[in-house]
Amino acid sequence: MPLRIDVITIFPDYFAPLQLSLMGKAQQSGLVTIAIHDLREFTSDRHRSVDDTPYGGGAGMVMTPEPWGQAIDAVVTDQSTLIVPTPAGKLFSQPVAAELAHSTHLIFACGRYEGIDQRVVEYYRPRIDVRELSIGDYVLAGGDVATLAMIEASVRLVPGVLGNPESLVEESHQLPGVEYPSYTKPPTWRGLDVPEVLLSGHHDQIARWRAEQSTIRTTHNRPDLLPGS
Ligand SMILES: COc1ccc2nc(C(=O)O)sc2c1
Repeated sequence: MPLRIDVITIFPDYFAPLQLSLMGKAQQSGLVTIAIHDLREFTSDRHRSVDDTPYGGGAGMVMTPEPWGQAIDAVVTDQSTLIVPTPAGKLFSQPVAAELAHSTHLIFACGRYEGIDQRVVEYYRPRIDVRELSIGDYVLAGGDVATLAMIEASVRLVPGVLGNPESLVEESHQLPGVEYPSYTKPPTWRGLDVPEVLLSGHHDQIARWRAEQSTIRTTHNRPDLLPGS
């Protein structure tokens, strides 16, 4: 059963990259099906409007609930997971990507402006799995880029999508922390040599060196990922 993904957005063109490279191949192979829906197709007024002023005042505009209700109703099943990208959401992570990769049906509701009327989440929460997710501690202009990131991170974990599942095995055995640095040919480039141990053929020494480099990098760049932090 392929993973089905429906993306609802006012900027369908944002998702053209999903036809390229690994994501494109995943669709061609039938492992994943991705459909992009223009929210404005689900409006009923002449101006195809999707937003209005916020109750309670404040800057910006809020996306009205009805077009979202119409659009989600058009694709939802009882197997769906509705994902709403929002700066207020739980942090998306590799474990969450792995969960999504094993879902049956994902619906991404890509908000813009100040977000989507909260009643959309409230309406679907008793009916299906609803997840408000953020990709990081910064604020984008909308949910579209966050959705692209979450789709790519999740779909690459769908069994069969990655040509070489070995790379996933390495990832899953990754020590807590960030990856070691990588090198390839030529052995010397602009006077810079590849670390000698990597050319030695001593696999134990290479593994030790890589573990040390991962720890050094994690300590410097992501001390929050160190064990016990
Ligand atoms: C209005 O919709 C938005 C706006 C900003 C934003 N920023 C996100 C993030 O994950 O950083 S998701 C998201 C959704």
